[in-house]
Amino acid sequence: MISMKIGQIARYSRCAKKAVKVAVVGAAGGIGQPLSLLLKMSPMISTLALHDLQDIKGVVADLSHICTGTRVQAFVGAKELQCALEDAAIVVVPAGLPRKPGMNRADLLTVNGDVAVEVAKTIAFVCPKALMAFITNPINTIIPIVAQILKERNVFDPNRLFGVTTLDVVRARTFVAEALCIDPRTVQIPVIGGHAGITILPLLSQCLPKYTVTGAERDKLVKRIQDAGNEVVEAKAGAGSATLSMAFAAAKFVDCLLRAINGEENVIACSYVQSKVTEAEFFATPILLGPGGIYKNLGLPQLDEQEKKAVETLVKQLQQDIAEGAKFLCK
Ligand SMILES: NC(=O)C1=CN([C@@H]2O[C@H](COP(=O)(O)OP(=O)(O)OC[C@H]3O[C@@H](n4cnc5c(N)ncnc54)[C@H](O)[C@@H]3O)[C@@H](O)[C@H]2O)C=CC1
Ligand SMILES: O=C([O-])CC(=O)C(=O)O
Repeated sequence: MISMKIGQIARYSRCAKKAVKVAVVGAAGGIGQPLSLLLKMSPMISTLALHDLQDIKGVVADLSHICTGTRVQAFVGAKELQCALEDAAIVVVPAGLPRKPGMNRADLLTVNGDVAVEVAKTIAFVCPKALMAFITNPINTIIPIVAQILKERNVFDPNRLFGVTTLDVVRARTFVAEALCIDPRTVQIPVIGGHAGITILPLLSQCLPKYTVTGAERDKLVKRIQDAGNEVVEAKAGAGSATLSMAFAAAKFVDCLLRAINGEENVIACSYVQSKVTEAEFFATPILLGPGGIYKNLGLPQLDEQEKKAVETLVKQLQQDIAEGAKFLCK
């Protein structure tokens, strides 16, 4: 029985044409641990390099007993970040402080801006060709900061830098499914813009299956999706923000990157990237992924009148959030 299962795992591991190294920076944290568990189950990952400032050896010992083909390695402290990132095809970054009740995501910039700068500098030096998926908040400002650090080192490839906004899509699918009394896995809905408050714009007009909701009911649903992060922060009452749902969302996004690296076609995911779609220099839209990251930005989906107005307003907010990145780097 046991040997049959091992055989099955070995066959499963061989399914991926190309299994690659993935590094997780901030892997000991609330998101990092469950995310690492989910990634350990991917046959498309040959090595999982787990890095944190905190000791992560216990987490790695624990994960290493799971009978999948992915090798897990521990890297502890700033000095070991370089080794962790060597030859990584994908770097996922959930490093940094989470919110407490009463804070907004922008309040995290002072601390998390420094974290992102340090990580970006090391990526620029060690693995600038990796696909980079940043989770660290405030996403709207962190991604422009990382882009600037990479630009200053002449290694910026806009196709390879992603702000992870998948949790907004995950929530939109769940809440719409609740309203329709259907399985959330059958719901498709793009979420565009950014990842804070009104910059999160779920496009209910594009929802599949069709969900015709109007007036106050629609406004309430949009607001619930926009404020879902607060819902978790308040429920956790000082113990942090979304971790398990975020780990699920990040694992889904990394899976999309891995499938694209493996040559799968038609892999599409919403993500916050450098963009020419609106006047905001960074903007989340559906992205067609390929082995080199963004294959094609699919741009703005069709919008109804209410969504067009919401985009106009959110672009202004995003421009301010993006400008905060430049201010941060000037300090
Ligand atoms: N993009 C999104 O949708 C979401 C983003 N987040 C953000 O993700 C981040 C992490 O959240 P949690 O895991 O809950 O926090 P956490 O505090 O539980 O874990 C963060 C981990 O990062 C580590 N860390 C800090 N600085 C580091 C550095 N320079 N190098 C390596 N590791 C470092 C810490 O030691 C800690 O283990 C927060 O900024 C949070 O706001 C959270 C939920 C959703
Ligand atoms: O709300 C937070 O601070 C964490 C987050 O980004 C989310 O849950 O969407």
